[in-house]
Amino acid sequence: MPAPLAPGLPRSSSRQSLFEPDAGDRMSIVDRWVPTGRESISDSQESPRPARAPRRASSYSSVTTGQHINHPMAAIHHPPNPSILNVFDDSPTLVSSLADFVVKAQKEAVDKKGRFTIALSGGSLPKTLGGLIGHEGVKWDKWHVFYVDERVVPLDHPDSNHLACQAALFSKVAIPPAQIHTINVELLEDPDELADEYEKQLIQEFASRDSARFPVFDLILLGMGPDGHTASLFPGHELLQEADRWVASIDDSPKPPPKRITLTYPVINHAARVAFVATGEGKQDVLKDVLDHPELALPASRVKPNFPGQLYWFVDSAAAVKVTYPRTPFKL
Ligand SMILES: O=C1O[C@H](COP(=O)(O)O)[C@@H](O)[C@H](O)[C@H]1O
Repeated sequence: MPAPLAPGLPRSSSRQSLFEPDAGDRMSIVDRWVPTGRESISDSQESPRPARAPRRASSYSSVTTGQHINHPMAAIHHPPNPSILNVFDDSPTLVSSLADFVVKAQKEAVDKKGRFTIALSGGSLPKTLGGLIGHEGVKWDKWHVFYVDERVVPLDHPDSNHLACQAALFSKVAIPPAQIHTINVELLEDPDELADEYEKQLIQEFASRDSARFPVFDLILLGMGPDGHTASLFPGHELLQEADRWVASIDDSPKPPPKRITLTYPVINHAARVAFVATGEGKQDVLKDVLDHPELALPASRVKPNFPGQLYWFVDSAAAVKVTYPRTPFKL
């Protein structure tokens, strides 16, 4: 069955489908949308989904963003790089190594384009970012922060991922508040609108700069739940198939709260670097499933950054105890 037209992708546009998209595929079908110039309002009204935020850049461009080539041919000719598994004996070593890693990514991005784009998760992740506080290499004024996912709650609600990052990190460093992209709390009653508005914030940051079909974050930091979910992408959920939107809403999250918005796989898998952080005994079984049994296709296993993007794992020995996937000694 042909894939449904994405909202905002008119039926008259030439869609150069090379293969059917699947969650985690290196390239989505919309990567190769080329406008014909014949698009009309009535075409877009035929879209099977309600009208949403305007789609991003109107044409594909082989733009380089940092070292990452946002070009479909890169995806076709190169399989994803194998994941790098770094296992740390203790939490302080993990925290300081993670900070060094983030600062290195920041330095490379700032040297190339004068800014650093990063997406942060909630859950247990924010507390692992303490090594950045007082780190001499950090240039907070260059950071442009988005959230990998956010719960549809006020920003001062205990469930807010922003609040968790604010408490663990941002309240303690000199980052310009305007460069931290939070959800628009005026739209809490309408999660779809909220997701669209957040997508617009991403469009402003990325599409106006590089015209790429999907944003290329310099770094995305992910967590992983004991069920293998990452971001707000849960096992068996239809959002695992989302191949068009940059940001989607979910109203039936199995983990409370039920209403959330999340970056989608096309965005996560277009990042230049993605790093999972997973610690503690509670992650032992799922880490084994994700790293040693990718055929289970748990949400975390579907994170496979497009070549030349790179996926890293920062885990402690408690979480890694059952894993046979080869470890790599940490080096910057
Ligand atoms: O609900 C969420 O869970 C994941 C994993 O959380 P963790 O506490 O098990 O690390 C998190 O990455 C995500 O941002 C959050 O919304």
